[in-house]
Amino acid sequence: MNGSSSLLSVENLTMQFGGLHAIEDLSMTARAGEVTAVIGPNGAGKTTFFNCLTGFYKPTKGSVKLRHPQRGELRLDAMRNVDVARVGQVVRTFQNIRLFPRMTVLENLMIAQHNVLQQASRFSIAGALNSKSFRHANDKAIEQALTWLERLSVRDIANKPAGDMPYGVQRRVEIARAMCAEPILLCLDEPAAGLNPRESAELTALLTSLSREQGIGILLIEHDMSVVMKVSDHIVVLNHGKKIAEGLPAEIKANPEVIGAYLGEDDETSSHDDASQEKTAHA
Ligand SMILES: Nc1ncnc2c1ncn2[C@@H]1O[C@H](COP(=O)(O)OP(=O)(O)OP(=O)(O)O)[C@@H](O)[C@H]1O
Repeated sequence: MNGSSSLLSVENLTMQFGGLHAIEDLSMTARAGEVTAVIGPNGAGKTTFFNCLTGFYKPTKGSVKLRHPQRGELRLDAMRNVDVARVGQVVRTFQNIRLFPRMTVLENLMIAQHNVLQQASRFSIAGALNSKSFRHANDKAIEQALTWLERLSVRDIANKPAGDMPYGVQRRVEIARAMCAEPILLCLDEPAAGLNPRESAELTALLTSLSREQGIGILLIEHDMSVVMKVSDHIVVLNHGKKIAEGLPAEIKANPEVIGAYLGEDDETSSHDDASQEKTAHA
């Protein structure tokens, strides 16, 4: 992978918890307009990696650099998690759904835009009540939310409590909410967990179109190899905190070390996977 055109560059990243190296000397890159998957067995360090690049953990060593199209190079490892999201526009979803269950779907998406709304209100209730700019920002935020709900085929449930929705629908709402924050890098932690095969196939199509059409970079942690092998432009494999392989889906599937550590001889991807849809070249 050519690091010179990278959106994200991770260099020699190490995260230690006492004597445990959850991430050890990891270097990798991810590009805009592409899906980069991070896979590996349970405890390999995937979520720790996301926590390091989104400012939840301060890495023990190494650097995480984002090439922001307007703001230039940002050192994510030195930023607070709120700034990684707000300034860096690096947005993540979590393994467990984190919607506000009693709020409506639309309200959940409005919360994702609270920074813009707070600024428009000049951080005061009086500002929010009296200001034209707040009303304009609020109208824009609603329009943005409805646009993403439409795009994710869930606009009809905008006024329903998020927690009443089926699991697969809540996953879609989470992605719509993340998109409202206008990410340039979207980090998805097991978005296919709990989805049925039809929903997983829809997710695959969605991630491909988000990366291609919006031009955003997507980092994907996922155990469902039927999704990973179809959607990924590039795959990084972790085991015990170390990178053991990276490459195209076809290369990863054939890599003996990856098969031994994670995929297994009876690669279950072949049963779910349509090999003809796999990526065969890295642009
Ligand atoms: N805050 C923490 N304190 C101590 N150890 C931690 C902490 N966070 C993660 N770990 C340890 O780091 C290792 C990597 O965990 P991590 O959750 O990153 O793995 P993972 O690849 O995301 O696993 P899974 O696929 O099960 O989600 C594990 O041994 C875990 O117990």
